[in-house]
Amino acid sequence: MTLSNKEPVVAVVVAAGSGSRLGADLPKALVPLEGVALVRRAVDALLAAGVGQVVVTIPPDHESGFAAALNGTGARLVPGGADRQDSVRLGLLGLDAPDDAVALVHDAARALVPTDVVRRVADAVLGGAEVVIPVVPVVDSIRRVDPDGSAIVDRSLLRAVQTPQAARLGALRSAHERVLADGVEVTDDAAVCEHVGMRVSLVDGHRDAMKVTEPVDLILAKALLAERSPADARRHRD
Ligand SMILES: Nc1ccn([C@@H]2O[C@H](COP(=O)(O)OP(=O)(O)OP(=O)(O)O)[C@@H](O)[C@H]2O)c(=O)n1
Ligand SMILES: C[C@](O)(CO)[C@H](O)COP(=O)(O)O
Repeated sequence: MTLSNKEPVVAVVVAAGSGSRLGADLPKALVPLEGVALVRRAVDALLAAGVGQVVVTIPPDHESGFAAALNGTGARLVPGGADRQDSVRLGLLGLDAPDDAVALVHDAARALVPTDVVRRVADAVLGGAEVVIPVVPVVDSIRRVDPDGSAIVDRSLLRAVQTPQAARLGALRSAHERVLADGVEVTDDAAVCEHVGMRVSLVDGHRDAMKVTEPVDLILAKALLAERSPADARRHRD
């Protein structure tokens, strides 16, 4: 464990999405993976890495389900927004920590994030980086398309972006308020911070921090879990 005890490290777990691409009959964050809700696995990973406070954004009308899933974690539940960006902004407002606390923003859908990734991201901010994101190489060949055709893109220059993403809490809150005021819509917190001129640093992510998005991702997540901990997978098997 390398997270400093002197500087608070806090987190928002965004879990207010419906999971329309997954198509389950309950919010994606509550979908069980070997008997344990995705959001619970995500929160447990952050706590295991040494995060001291967690706020979870939740969708309307599901408070009791989230309270049950997160029972005993100490996570605070706050209503999420209409999109991920707004949920992050609202979650950051729910944190009770000084402006210089290291704030992580993590997708509940990346339930299997390894603790090493969480620590790498937090440690990089503690070490002086402004904004830190975990990334992995792109494995497919990539083409840019436009109405006139398509062109190959050099994939060695590309990285896929994961979470948690981190910055100092005060700076992250200000950046989110600014993109809201400017009417800017982006897909992650790094882009929010770049909008206000902050510099983004990259650290290594991990395959296991994949985002559960479509039904096949649940099958993959189960396989990753079994590889990581066969005993845990057996214990929760339906
Ligand atoms: N209004 C929203 C939308 C998304 N999220 C969260 O942001 C993360 C990443 O979003 P994604 O995986 O796209 O989740 P959904 O928006 O639920 O998925 P879909 O687009 O398939 O509906 C998820 O943990 C999701 O719960 C959120 O907190 N609030
Ligand atoms: C934040 C994120 O997980 C980084 O890859 C991603 O941008 C979320 O995108 P989504 O379309 O809202 O899942």
